[in-house]
Amino acid sequence: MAEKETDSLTLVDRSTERNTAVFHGTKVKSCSSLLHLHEAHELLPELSKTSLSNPEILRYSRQLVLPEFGVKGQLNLSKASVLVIGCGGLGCPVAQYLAAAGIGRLGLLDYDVVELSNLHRQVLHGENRLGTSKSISIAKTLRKLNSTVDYVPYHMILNPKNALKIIQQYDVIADCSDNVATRYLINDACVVANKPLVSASALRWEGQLTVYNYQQGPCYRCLFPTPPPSETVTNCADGGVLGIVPGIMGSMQALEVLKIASGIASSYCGVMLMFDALDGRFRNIRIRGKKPNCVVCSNPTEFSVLQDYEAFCGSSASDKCRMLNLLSSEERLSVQEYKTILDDRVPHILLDVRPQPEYDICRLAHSVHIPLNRLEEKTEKWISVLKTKVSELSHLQNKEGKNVIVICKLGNDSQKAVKILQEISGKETDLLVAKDIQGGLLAWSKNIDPTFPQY
Ligand SMILES: Nc1ncnc2c1ncn2[C@@H]1O[C@H](COP(=O)(O)OP(=O)(O)OP(=O)(O)O)[C@@H](O)[C@H]1O
Ligand SMILES: [Zn+2]
Repeated sequence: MAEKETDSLTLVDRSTERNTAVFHGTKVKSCSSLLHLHEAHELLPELSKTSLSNPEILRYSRQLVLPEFGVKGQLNLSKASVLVIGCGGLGCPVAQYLAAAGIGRLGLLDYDVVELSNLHRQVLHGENRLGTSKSISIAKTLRKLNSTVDYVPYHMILNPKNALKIIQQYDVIADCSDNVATRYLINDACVVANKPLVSASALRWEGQLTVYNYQQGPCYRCLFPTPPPSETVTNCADGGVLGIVPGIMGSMQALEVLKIASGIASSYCGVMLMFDALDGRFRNIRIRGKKPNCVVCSNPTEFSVLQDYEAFCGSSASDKCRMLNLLSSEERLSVQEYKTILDDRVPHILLDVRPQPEYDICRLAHSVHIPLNRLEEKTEKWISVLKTKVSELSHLQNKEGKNVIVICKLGNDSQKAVKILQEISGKETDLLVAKDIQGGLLAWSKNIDPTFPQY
C-alpha cells in the first residue's frame, strides 16, 4: 500500500519549479502521506534540492500535501512577514496559527500588560505572565511552539509617529486592535505603505472580518469616512465578549493572512464576514468598493503626514476606560464622600444603574437596581417604578428633597442616569436630588473596600 501511494506523488516539476517538489494533492489520499514524503525523499535524491529541510517537510507535511498550498505556498510563507497589531483576543489566535504554519517573521505589537480578565480569551498568556508585556508574552509562548519563526515583539503603542515606519517593514498587516482611533491609523498607514490589511473585530457574541487595501478593494475609510460618535462605541470591558468569539474571528483572520502571504488570494476583498455566535450563523455580505474621493486612497502620496487620530475620533487609542464628563463637580461625589454619607447615616437612596448581569456579579447590599436602559426609556412604567422606590423611602426626605445617589461600574453610565433623573425631577417637582459617584464601583473597590470584587 505504501508503495502504491508513493507512486501517486509527482515528485519534481522541473519545467516550472526547478528544485521544487510539486505534490498532486488529488492523488494523495490520506494523512498517511507524511510517510510517503519521507520515503520519496530517501528514494529520489532530486527532492533534496527543494529549499525545505527535512524537519520542515515533516513539520508542515499536512499542509504541504494540499494542492492549493504545496511547497510553493510553504516557501512563500517562510519568506513572508506579518505584523500583528494588538496581542489580545484576536492577536493570540492570529499569531498562534501563523507561527504554527511557518510564517517567516512575526511582528507582535502591543503597549499593554496581561491582566487576569484577559485570560479567558487571550490564550497565549498565562497566570505566570500577569503584569508582563503582552507582546513579549506571546513571543515567549510561541517560541516553544515553533522556534524557527523570527519573532519581533514591540512593547509600545502604535501612534502616528511610529506607525508608517513599522508597517513598512512587513508584507501583511493584521489589525487586532480594539479602538477606532487605532483602526484609522492602521488603515491610513497601510494605504500609504501599500500593504494589505486583514481586519477583524469581536464583541459580545458577534464578529466581523474583511480585507482592506488589497487587489483594488476599498480601504477602511472608503467604507467609514467619518468615525462613529465616541459615546456609541463599546469595548470588551463594557460590552463583554465570549472568549471563543475572538478565537474564531482571529482564526479566520490568520487564515486570510496565510492565504495572502502564501500566494493564494484572500476571499474577503470587498466582502465582509459577519458571525453571530448566538445564532451560530456566518454570513458574507458584499461591501462598497473603493470610494473615488476617499481622502486617503484617492491620493496616498499626498497623505504622508498621519494626523491626530484621537482628536479625529474623539476617543483615546489606549485608555480602556473612557471617562465622560457630563456633570458638574457639585453633582458628583467621590467614593470617600460617599463613605462619609454612609458613616454619618445621611438619608439617601443608592441607585445602581448597571445592566442586570453586572448587578448579579456584585452589588452594594443597600442599593436599589434600575438599569440605565430602563431609565433611558423614560416610559411611564419606569418613572412610576422609580417614584415608588423613592416614595417607599419617604422617611429619607431631606430639606432639599430626596437624595438619590447613582452608581455604576466606572462612573460614566451613572452620569447619564443623573441627567435623566434631573429631567424627570424637573417635571415631578420635589421628587429628588440626584448625584453620581465618580469612578463607580471600581473606585469603591480600589479606594474604600478592597474586598469588593473588580471585574
Ligand atoms: N494603538 C495601539 N497600540 C498598541 N496596542 C494597541 C493599540 N490599540 C489597541 N491595542 C491593543 O490591542 C489589544 C486588543 O485586544 P483586546 O480587546 O482583546 O484586549 P484588552 O484591551 O486587553 O481587553 P479589555 O477591554 O477586556 O481590557 C489590547 O491588548 C490593546 O492593548
Ligand atoms: Zn479609501
